[in-house]
Amino acid sequence: MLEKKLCFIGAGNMTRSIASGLVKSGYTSSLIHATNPSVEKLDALKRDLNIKVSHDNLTAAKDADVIILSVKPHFMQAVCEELSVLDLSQKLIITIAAGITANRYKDYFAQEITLIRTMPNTPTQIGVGMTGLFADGDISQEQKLICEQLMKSGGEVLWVETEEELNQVIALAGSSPAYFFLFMESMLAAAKDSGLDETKARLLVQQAALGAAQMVIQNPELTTAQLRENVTSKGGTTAQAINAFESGNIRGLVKQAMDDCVARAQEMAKQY
Ligand SMILES: NC(=O)C1=CN([C@@H]2O[C@H](COP(=O)(O)OP(=O)(O)OC[C@H]3O[C@@H](n4cnc5c(N)ncnc54)[C@H](O)[C@@H]3O)[C@@H](O)[C@H]2O)C=CC1
Ligand SMILES: O=C(O)[C@@H]1CCC=N1
Repeated sequence: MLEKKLCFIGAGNMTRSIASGLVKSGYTSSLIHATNPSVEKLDALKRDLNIKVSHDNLTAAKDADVIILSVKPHFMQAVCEELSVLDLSQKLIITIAAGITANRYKDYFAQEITLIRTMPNTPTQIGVGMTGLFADGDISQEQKLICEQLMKSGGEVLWVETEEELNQVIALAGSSPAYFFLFMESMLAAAKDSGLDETKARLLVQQAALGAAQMVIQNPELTTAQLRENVTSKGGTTAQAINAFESGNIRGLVKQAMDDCVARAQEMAKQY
């Protein structure tokens, strides 16, 4: 891997996920710097990953080859404006924020920047993440490779051609771990209502979820509909369960949720 000096601005959930993936895959931890206002998150990162930490965004960014903007969208403008006093011409800027468009970053920094927008997800932390990548404008193959390699340490990557497509990545992968957690959460609540021991229920649910995902991955020639039908015996138990989901319009609900997710990203693009 091309090892560059990295600086994560914001040391929350996603910085932890991405930095963990990097360190686990052998990236030199002393080349990774994370900044944050609160000391607790920095102490935990230092302890767990042995990376450099500080409160000083400007010094950390000045020293880095690659700046990874990892704050919540409503803090992004302030962070970019703070960093805009630096000469950023030789730096690669990667953002992981949802919604904010490449053009907005250009406004915030008020100088020429080399920017790649990315959309990772939390499973990046354990090496099974999914990250969408969008290169804004004229970006060299080397810079694309640097970004791709960084994100690949956390799982799969997929380049997209437009920022609209990146919004689809949010709905399908960035936000979607939460949909699957909600589904499992609902199954566990139902099991609890039925009086099943929580530890037993969690083992059953997590292994079924893992197995279902692996079945999809390992049978690329089968549609997900076919895989579902293979479980569903005519007149059997699964048919009853699926019938309950279909009667509750699960497909319409999922479509609504994903449309709302994209709509929120589009709204954020106007808001920030
Ligand atoms: N959580 C997720 O599953 C995903 C989040 N994202 C994006 O990642 C970004 C970060 O999200 P999380 O890590 O979940 O948020 P988080 O809230 O866990 O972490 C952000 C951190 O930035 C710090 N921060 C705020 N202002 C700062 C400043 N001026 N300088 C330095 N640090 C500052 C906060 O104290 C916080 O610790 C967001 O923009 C979000 O859209 C993208 C993909 C998935
Ligand atoms: O909820 C959010 O806005 C972020 C983006 C994708 C996952 N979390």
